[in-house]
Amino acid sequence: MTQLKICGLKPGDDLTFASHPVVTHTGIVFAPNSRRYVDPDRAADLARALAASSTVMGVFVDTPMDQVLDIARYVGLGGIQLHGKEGPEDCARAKAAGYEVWKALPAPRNAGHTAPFRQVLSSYTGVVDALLIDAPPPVNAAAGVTGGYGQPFDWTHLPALLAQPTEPLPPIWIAGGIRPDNVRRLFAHLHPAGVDVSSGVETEGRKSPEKILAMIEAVSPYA
Ligand SMILES: O=C(O)c1ccccc1N[C@@H]1O[C@H](COP(=O)(O)O)[C@@H](O)[C@H]1O
Repeated sequence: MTQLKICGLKPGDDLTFASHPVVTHTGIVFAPNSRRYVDPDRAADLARALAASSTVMGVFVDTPMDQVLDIARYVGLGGIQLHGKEGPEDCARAKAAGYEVWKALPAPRNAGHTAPFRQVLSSYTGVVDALLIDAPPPVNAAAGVTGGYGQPFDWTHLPALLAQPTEPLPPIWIAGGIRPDNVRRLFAHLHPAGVDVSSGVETEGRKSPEKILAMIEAVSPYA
């Protein structure tokens, strides 16, 4: 059963997709350097419109936790998605405040780093609601850009990474350059708890209702 999150929504986007049952989560970005950043006042209106049918996640990168929780409360977020250097203690604090909590971690570039990466994943067991394995930053990433690169990573290592017979992991979501035309290839390697998409459902920097619909259709047989 794979769920779908559509992230990087902005005021003015067509939100009709959000009532589709496959779309369980939506996201608003609060990383100041992101071209998808939405200020909390405008985000509050957006979150109100989305919250009827999805869990609205706020995406943060190394924002002090007091500020994350203030924004989450003000905007009316349902969840907090942490993409920076936040560790299990930060996640536990967000969880204790009553939010669904996801920790995003960049996939190892090298298959040989699978075992240490799995140990990092395990350190969040019992702390977060989901782990989001995202693409590592591209070598040519623009200065200050901290996520939403639109580039997939090598999915072939995922089965080995997630099949080790040690302690159970939180539900695993996958992000990073997932598009309507490549998501089935991801499913050939892994049926994750969910897929989180942003760049892959955009045209010229704005969410595309056609691409979102194509993504919903691609994920629906696995949902
Ligand atoms: O979307 C952003 O601008 C962003 C900024 C900072 C951290 C995370 C961000 N987005 C998240 O990154 C992944 C992958 O996105 P993409 O599909 O490759 O564009 C996803 O979880 C977004 O929510």
